[in-house]
Amino acid sequence: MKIGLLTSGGDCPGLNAVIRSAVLHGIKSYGDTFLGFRHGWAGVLADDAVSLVRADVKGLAREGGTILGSSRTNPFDGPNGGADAVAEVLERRQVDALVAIGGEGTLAGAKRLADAGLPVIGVPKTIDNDLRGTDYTFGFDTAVSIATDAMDRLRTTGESHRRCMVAEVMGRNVGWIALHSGLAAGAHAVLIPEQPVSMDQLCAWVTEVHERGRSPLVVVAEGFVPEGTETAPALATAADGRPRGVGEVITAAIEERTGIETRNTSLGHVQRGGNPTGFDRVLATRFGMAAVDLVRDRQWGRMVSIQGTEIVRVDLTAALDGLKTVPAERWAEARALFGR
Ligand SMILES: Nc1ncnc2c1ncn2[C@@H]1O[C@H](COP(=O)(O)OP(=O)(O)OP(=O)(O)O)[C@@H](O)[C@H]1O
Ligand SMILES: O=P(O)(O)OC[C@H]1O[C@](O)(CO)[C@@H](O)[C@@H]1O
Ligand SMILES: [Mg+2]
Repeated sequence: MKIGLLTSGGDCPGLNAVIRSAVLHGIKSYGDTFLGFRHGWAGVLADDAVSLVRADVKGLAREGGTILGSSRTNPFDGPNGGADAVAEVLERRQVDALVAIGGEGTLAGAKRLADAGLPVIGVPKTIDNDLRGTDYTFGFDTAVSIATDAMDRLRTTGESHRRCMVAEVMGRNVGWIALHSGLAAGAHAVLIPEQPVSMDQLCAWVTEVHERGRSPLVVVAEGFVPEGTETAPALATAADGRPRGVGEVITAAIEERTGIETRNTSLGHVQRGGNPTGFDRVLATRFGMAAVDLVRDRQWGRMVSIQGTEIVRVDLTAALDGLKTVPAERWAEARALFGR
């Protein structure tokens, strides 16, 4: 078969490992050929694609980013958009199946195309780990490792100066990265979009920790909204809908209310760059191979997923029924260790 691949949405470590394993497995096991569409759905709409042979994927499992490039293009938008236009490109290129590797937005587009009768399957990805229908997405473990390492470093400088250190991590809708990296780094408070926490409560935790001679570490997800504010007027909410600046807002408030010297570090895109961890390489490699098997079985409208330790197949709708948020009990478990 001739299989098209695309990567779409925010990039994440592990995308290249999916491309590599899909190409290797397809070529070695089934004699498939591969075409990579460049920059997500944009490459499909513009018919911008490159053929992928074995040499193109050499050593890719350890490389961050995506050799195909990514974008947040909607395949239904614009004069070249829509299911008919996509079908025309696939036909012209003699592509038998399209593998869309992306988050919930990308997979929503894939689902619509599959519903229109196109041979499309999905591979779930996102550092946010907010996709339903799969226990984990690759990229998350790498982001947590990077954030944890950064927090370990913040703690040593924080302790030297008896400062409160604030670390802002990604997660505009969900707090998985904040929760896991905060737990791993022994944070004294973790603030996530799912759980309201008042400034009074936060400052009480910070003061208690400081009073027992420690340097408080506060982890905040970029999408956290301080209680009592709606979309937090002081925060710059960018045109792309991604909230920015909550770390600075929290830092200023802590310093003003507690008198404890406080510093903010926003980790930003560092969390999405560089080499994937071993866990993410393995998950992405298994997903890529399973995606080729899904194509083989003509499972259009479905995606690969990990449940426990098994790679399984689920309908794309499983990933599209709202985001996988942090359950209240997971946050309560972490909260027991905050403050004094
Ligand atoms: N229902 C939909 N149908 C078609 N396209 C969609 C739909 N919803 C979103 N998209 C398109 O998919 C693009 C990618 O979605 P988004 O930007 O959320 O990234 P993603 O694939 O979810 O990955 P991540 O959120 O992890 O960066 C969106 O920018 C939008 O253009
Ligand atoms: O790279 P961009 O477009 O600024 O998007 C950043 C967003 O993408 C993600 O990294 C992945 O969805 C989010 O954690 C973050 O809010
Ligand atoms: Mg998304």
